[in-house]
Amino acid sequence: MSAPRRGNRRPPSRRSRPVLDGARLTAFDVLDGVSGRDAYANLLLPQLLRERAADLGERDAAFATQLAYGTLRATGTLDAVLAPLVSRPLAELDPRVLDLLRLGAYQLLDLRVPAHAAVDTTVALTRAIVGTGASGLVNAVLRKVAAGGDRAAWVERLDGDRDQRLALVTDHPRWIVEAWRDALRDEAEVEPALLADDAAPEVHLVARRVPREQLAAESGGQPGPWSPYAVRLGGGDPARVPSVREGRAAVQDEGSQLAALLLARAPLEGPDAAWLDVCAGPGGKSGLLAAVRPEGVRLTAADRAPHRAELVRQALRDEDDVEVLVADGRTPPWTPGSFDRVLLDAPCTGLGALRRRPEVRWRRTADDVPPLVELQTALLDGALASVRTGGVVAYVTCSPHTDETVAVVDAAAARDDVEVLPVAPLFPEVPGLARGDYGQLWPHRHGTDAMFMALLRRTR
Ligand SMILES: C[S@@+](CC[C@H](N)C(=O)[O-])C[C@H]1O[C@@H](n2cnc3c(N)ncnc32)[C@H](O)[C@@H]1O
Repeated sequence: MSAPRRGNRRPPSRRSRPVLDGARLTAFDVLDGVSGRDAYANLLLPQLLRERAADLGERDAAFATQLAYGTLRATGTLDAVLAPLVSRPLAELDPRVLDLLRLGAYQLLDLRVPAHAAVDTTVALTRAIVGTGASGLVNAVLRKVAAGGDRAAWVERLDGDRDQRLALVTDHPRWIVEAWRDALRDEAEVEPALLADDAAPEVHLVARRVPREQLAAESGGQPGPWSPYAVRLGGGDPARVPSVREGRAAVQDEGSQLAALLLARAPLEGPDAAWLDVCAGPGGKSGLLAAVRPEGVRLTAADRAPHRAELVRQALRDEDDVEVLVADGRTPPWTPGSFDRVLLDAPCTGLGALRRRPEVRWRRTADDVPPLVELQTALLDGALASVRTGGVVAYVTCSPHTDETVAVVDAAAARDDVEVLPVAPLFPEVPGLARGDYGQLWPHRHGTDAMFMALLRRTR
């Protein structure tokens, strides 16, 4: 069901095309960039909207966004509907034709755009972009999609087992449905969780160097329910908020804020003067740690990738007593035991932040997990070596997948010089957070990304 990989890279779509429905053309160009050039929709779409601002009004821009993101999220379901209606395997179609079929089918299944409008506009796009021959195929297939009813009717007809149905209803590949079920351990929550993961996320701001009330007033947002630094924006462009423009606030999911606060709130005996963020790029959590650390704490922020470390440097440019390093957390260059608190926000599959990048769910595969687990395990070893006896390590991922969360931390906790500190008691204001002694946020429970958090102490 995943988007076929294309061997032949195509050049970016040309602008020299007949005048077409601007929103649909823009959505197609995003799909084409994602499938043909491995572009990221969340980067490509804003760029296209900026370039075409003179032609697209606000309504068209909003419709283009809905079409592009919605079609990308629904790719698996759309392909399941389209596959039996096309005589060849979908992977053998001209990729542009497949993208056009998905775009048309999405309008029919999910937006309930009247059949004549969805079909006619897609056929016109196909004729202009691919040619008349292809437009006949698109016309015939989309008419069959329209005749089959909306998404619910199609899902009913496609049938399949429990996980297949959930995959189709919630726009997730089956292996991710299974991973979320395994992490949730409550069947009744699986569908609501995956549906919440299929909705566009609210923008959250973090008030780093500005009172939160002031940020809320400036932005027209509401204080977030969990983090004392969070403001949830109802809408609007965060870049227009003065405190964001001037670096006193930033865009940051409220779940990520709690992950940084976990490190700051961890109980600690003895000295508390040296904090380390070992996978810091691009600097979101380091920025909050720098703002909330007590007077006299020195923050070291590291990342293996030089360009990511540079982003951290920019994020921390106005902070005193910080050091930014390019370093591999598996083989730390600093003296062992030199930090009191260490945050390890490990590289992961990102299965808990799929809301932000609509196409990523179809790019990731279950095969991505084992090499990440190996990296996470080595990084956690490095983090535990970096902290002094009695010091704490917070292990965080933006994924709830059991292999890269509970299993990695359980393995480290089995060492005889490590103990687990329960997470939930540090956040009494956040209900439904405990995952055993660890913490797990969920979009359907908390309105955040599905962040996992664990706290370990070095006992000797
Ligand atoms: C999940 S991101 C961190 C996000 C960051 N904490 C924030 O809040 O903005 C993981 C980071 O780990 C870095 N990374 C990957 N492998 C690493 C390694 N072996 N040592 C240090 N950093 C690594 C990646 O470059 C990436 O920037």
